[in-house]
Amino acid sequence: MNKLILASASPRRKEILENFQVPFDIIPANVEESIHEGEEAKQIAMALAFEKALNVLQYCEADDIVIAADTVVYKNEIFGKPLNYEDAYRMLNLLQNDIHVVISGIAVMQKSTDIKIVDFESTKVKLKKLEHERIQKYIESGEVWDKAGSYAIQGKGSLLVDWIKGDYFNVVGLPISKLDDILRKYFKIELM
Ligand SMILES: Cc1cn([C@H]2C[C@H](O)[C@@H](COP(=O)(O)OP(=O)(O)OP(=O)(O)O)O2)c(=O)[nH]c1=O
Repeated sequence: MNKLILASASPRRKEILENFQVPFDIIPANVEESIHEGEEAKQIAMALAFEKALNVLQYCEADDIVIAADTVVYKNEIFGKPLNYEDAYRMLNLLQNDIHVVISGIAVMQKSTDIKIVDFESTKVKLKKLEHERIQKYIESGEVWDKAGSYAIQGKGSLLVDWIKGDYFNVVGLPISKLDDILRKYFKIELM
């Protein structure tokens, strides 16, 4: 089987892929994650996932299959990772008591076949109403910093969530079911 390479420094993406019986290596991508004004969330997530995979492809063997993802949160505007305490507070205050979408772009590519697939998955999340003190307490828990939208559904952020509609793993950062579709269709690889 061709070797899978996860182009990611995210421990969550690694953990999700580790649930399956396929061996893979990790090579973190080195790209500038800039968001351009006016672009749609799904376009940004797909463009960044594509750039990450392309960046890592140069370090791979011709038959290796490179997988990259990028996750953004969207509600009227695009929320990436918080820059500081105020930014995290602003995001959580805007997201609380309402529905937003979490969009992950996913890119899968291989040099030898020149296959380059890019797609996205979207999951709706409703956050509970959060009082000022609760937002403060959550930020102080320390888990918000490297998370798009300033929360982690897999951590203490689970307590902030009212409901979700769609793929949970997409919120955590890797749309695993969509990835399986791509691997089966284009590379004849089964995660099952
Ligand atoms: C909304 C949400 C996001 N996140 C994370 C997933 C992503 O790791 C992160 C968004 O940042 P990304 O830029 O998508 O990824 P990353 O920089 O962590 O890793 P890499 O580019 O090396 O692959 O937010 C959670 O872990 N839980 C959540 O509930």
